[in-house]
Amino acid sequence: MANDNMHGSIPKIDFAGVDPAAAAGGTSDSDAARWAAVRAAVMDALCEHGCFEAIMDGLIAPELTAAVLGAGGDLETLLSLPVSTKARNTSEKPYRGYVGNIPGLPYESLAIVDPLSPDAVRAFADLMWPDTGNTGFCKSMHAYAERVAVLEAVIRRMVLESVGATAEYIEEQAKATAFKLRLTEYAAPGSDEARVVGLPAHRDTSFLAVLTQNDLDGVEVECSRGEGGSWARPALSPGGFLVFAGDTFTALTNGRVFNPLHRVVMTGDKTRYSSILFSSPKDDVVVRAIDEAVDAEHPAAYRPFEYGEYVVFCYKPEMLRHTKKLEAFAALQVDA
Ligand SMILES: O=C(O)CCC(=O)C(=O)O
Ligand SMILES: [Fe+2]
Repeated sequence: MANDNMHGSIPKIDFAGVDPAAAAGGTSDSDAARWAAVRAAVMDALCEHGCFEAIMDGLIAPELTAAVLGAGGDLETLLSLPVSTKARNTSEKPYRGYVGNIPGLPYESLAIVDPLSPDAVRAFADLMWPDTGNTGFCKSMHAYAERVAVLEAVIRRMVLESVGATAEYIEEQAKATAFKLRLTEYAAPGSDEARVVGLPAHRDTSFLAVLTQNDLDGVEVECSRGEGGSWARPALSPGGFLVFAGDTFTALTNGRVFNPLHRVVMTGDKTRYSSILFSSPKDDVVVRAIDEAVDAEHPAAYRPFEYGEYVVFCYKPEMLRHTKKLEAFAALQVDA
């Protein structure tokens, strides 16, 4: 870590004027022009950095953010439950349930699979609070996931349009997409001098990850392609979102979109909470590059693969610290 160049930065993109409800950016010329301008900025950011900060004022009411991420809010309440309770959040699939108690890692995290379904959120809350079901948690957490999903859908559509996907493809792709909400607490090291790794460097397997936090930074991201690239520690604006592209988006776009390494490094004496909405293919979906992204100039870079099989591969013990899992699993040509 000592040799990393920490002076990089990632772009900040303001989505003001982008109408998420309009399929291709609205009907008026000015809406369409705004959509196209933001889409170009999103595509540039994801191709070059694989990460950017998004601002979408008005997307989430400040009261809702406070209820979820603020002091005494839903994340704090959830993460302060006994470990034996949190450990009921299990899954047959790796990284879709409770993760914690890892020696030396100040990381504790739970996952709500399918958080856009009120029933799935309720089932999760019933496990955590069997006596009450915590209806307040269900209401705010589901509403929060829905709002973040609006931004995720805009970004995913912008990228697919940029690589030339048809409207039919975009519609089918949306149906084949699954969501997961990961809610995490990072304990503070208690001193400004200490830099404690909260989550080791990794690339996400997902399409996209949209992160919010309790006003405490901690994410560090390899912010440009290439070995020895520079790292950034973005200072997220209040109400801002950190967006990451994952392996599957790289595969879908035939390598256009970059999937950056990122990690969490904690300093200081304040506990950090993060909420991340992940989008990914459903497990049985075969991930293959969009036809329009493959041509003589851009030969196919990855073989088609089933997403669920890829996730199992990534969580094999010997693969956990591997930093180029997508290449190891599916590359068709040697990485130049
Ligand atoms: O919680 C964070 O800030 C980042 C976590 C992360 O990168 C992940 O869960 O994949
Ligand atoms: Fe991640």
